[in-house]
Amino acid sequence: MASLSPLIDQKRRAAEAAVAEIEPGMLVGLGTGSTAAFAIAALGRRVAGGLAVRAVATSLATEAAAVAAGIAMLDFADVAAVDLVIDGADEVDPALRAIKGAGGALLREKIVAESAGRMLCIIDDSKRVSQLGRGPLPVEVLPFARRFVTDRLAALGCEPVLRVRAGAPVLSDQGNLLIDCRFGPIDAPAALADQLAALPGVMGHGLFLREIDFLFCGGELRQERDR
Ligand SMILES: O=C[C@H](O)[C@H](O)[C@H](O)COP(=O)(O)O
Repeated sequence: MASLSPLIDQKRRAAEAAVAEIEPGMLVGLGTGSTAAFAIAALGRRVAGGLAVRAVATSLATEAAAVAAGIAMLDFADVAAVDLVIDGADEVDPALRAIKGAGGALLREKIVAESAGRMLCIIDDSKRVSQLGRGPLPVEVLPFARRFVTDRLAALGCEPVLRVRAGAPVLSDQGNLLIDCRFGPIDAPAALADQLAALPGVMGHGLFLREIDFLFCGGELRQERDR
C-alpha cells in the first residue's frame, strides 16, 4: 500500500493546517474519521504545549480519542454553539458542497457543523470531485422505518443498500441504521437534500451543501466559500 502514503500525508498536513487556526479560549468541534484523527492528535499536542481550549465530539469514537489526547471535552448536549469545527469529508465539489457519513457520524457532524461559527473541512486530493455522487450518499434511518424509507429512497432514483458489517446492520451512535444510496452524479443536490429531509424516518443525510467555509487539502488553505 505504499502508493497510499502521499494521501495520508495530505490528510495529516490538512489537519495540522486547520488546527493552527484554533485560538486560545475557543470551543472547538472535533469531526470523525481518519483525517479528523490527525486533527485530534495535532490539537492534543497544542494542548500539551499549553493551549487552553475546550472541545465537543461528533462521535463516541472521537470523544474517546480526544480524551486520550488530553483535550478537555464538553457534552454537546450542554452546548449551543462552537467557534469552529474541523471535520473530514468523503467528496467535496468545486463549490465546497460535500458528501459525508462514510464513518456513520453524519447526523452529529451536521448538528455540530450547523452550530459552528466556521467549518474547516480537511481532505486529501482523492476527495475532490467535479460533481457529487461518485460514491454512495449515506442516509441515517430510524430502524422502525427501514422498509418504508428504503422504498422511498429507491423511488428517488438510487440503489439503496443497508450498511452491514460482519453480517449485522451497522448502527450509528444513536442506534439508527445507515443506508448507502448510489445515485450516480447528483445534478440537483439542494433539491435532493430537501426530498430526503422531508421523508419521515430519515434522521439525517450526508449532503453538506452550505456548511463548509474553508477547505484544506494537504497543507494549504485551498479555498474559501464565496458568501
Ligand atoms: O461519518 C464520517 C465522516 O463524515 C467522515 O468525516 C468522513 O467519512 C471522512 O472520513 P475520512 O477522513 O476517514 O476519509
